[in-house]
Amino acid sequence: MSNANRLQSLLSGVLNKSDDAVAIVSNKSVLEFCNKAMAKLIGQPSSHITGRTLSNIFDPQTDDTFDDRIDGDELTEWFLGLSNGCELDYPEIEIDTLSGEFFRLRCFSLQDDAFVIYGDNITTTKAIHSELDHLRKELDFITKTDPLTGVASRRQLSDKIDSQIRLYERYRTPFSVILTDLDNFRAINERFGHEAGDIVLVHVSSLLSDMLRDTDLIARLGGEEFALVLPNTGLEGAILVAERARIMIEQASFQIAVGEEVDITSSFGVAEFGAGESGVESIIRRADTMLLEAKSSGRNRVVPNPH
Ligand SMILES: Nc1nc2c(ncn2[C@@H]2O[C@H](COP(=O)(O)OP(=O)(O)OP(=O)(O)O)[C@@H](O)[C@H]2O)c(=O)[nH]1
Repeated sequence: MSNANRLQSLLSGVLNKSDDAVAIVSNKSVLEFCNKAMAKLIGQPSSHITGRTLSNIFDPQTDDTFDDRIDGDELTEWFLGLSNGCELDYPEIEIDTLSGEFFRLRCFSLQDDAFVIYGDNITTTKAIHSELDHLRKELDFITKTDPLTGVASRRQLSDKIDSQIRLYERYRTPFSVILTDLDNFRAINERFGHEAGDIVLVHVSSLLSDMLRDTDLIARLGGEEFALVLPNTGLEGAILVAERARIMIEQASFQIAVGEEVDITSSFGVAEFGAGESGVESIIRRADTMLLEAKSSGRNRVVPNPH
């Protein structure tokens, strides 16, 4: 065997071991070489396609095209576009095969009389990206949701108030925040146990969620304290909502075990975002001051921050 032949056989041996797909095409558009991965991608044995032109291999009328093995329309179009040679800015495409592999195909000129079609096997990269995407969504859900009640977390509350502040600054769209804290909740935990307390928290948050508009937000601030954000609502409207919520909680019975029910009330502090105010914490602080006042003046009441 001549040195050149030996080298050629070694090179094709190496290329056949590769997971990337490689083909060499002459400037007459004849497939001169294709490794095993490329043959698999095309869906035919390399012996069957080497020596044929791309337009012949990818003739959509030919019944030995690969449509039954991969969704070949896009691939056929791409290869047929190459029949006139590889242009400098020929677009890359990403395709997936029925065996679950992903390739990014591109072509580049090798010499004046040939070009290479290279298919990077990006299956592992894709799998990592998809796993990362999944984890990112999960993390996003975890950071934005209170695990016990499923309502928004403090983080989502901040985002919501932040976007309401931006609307206020641009269009002067009013919005209000209500803070509510269940009264004497410690007594429920102490008398019936922490699990019973959890049941009450879940029930209260679902009552409040059902009562609010889709555009409102309910968040759990921690413990037995919740925040409600009411877009497009001034102080008077927010007082009405808080009063409705107060009565609803006061009138509800919370079943904590079979045949065992408890009654509970809640106190409310209300504040409307105002001119000259800035920052998420400021309106929460004002509503919280009103909530403390509701607690210290006897509980089960709504105290608004005057304009
Ligand atoms: N079950 C349950 N209890 C919680 C949770 N987080 C905080 N708590 C309890 O909530 C109670 C809060 O007690 P306090 O801060 O004294 O408030 P309170 O008893 O509601 O009294 P006032 O707010 O003044 O009416 C404590 O017993 C906490 O242990 C929770 O996730 N689940």
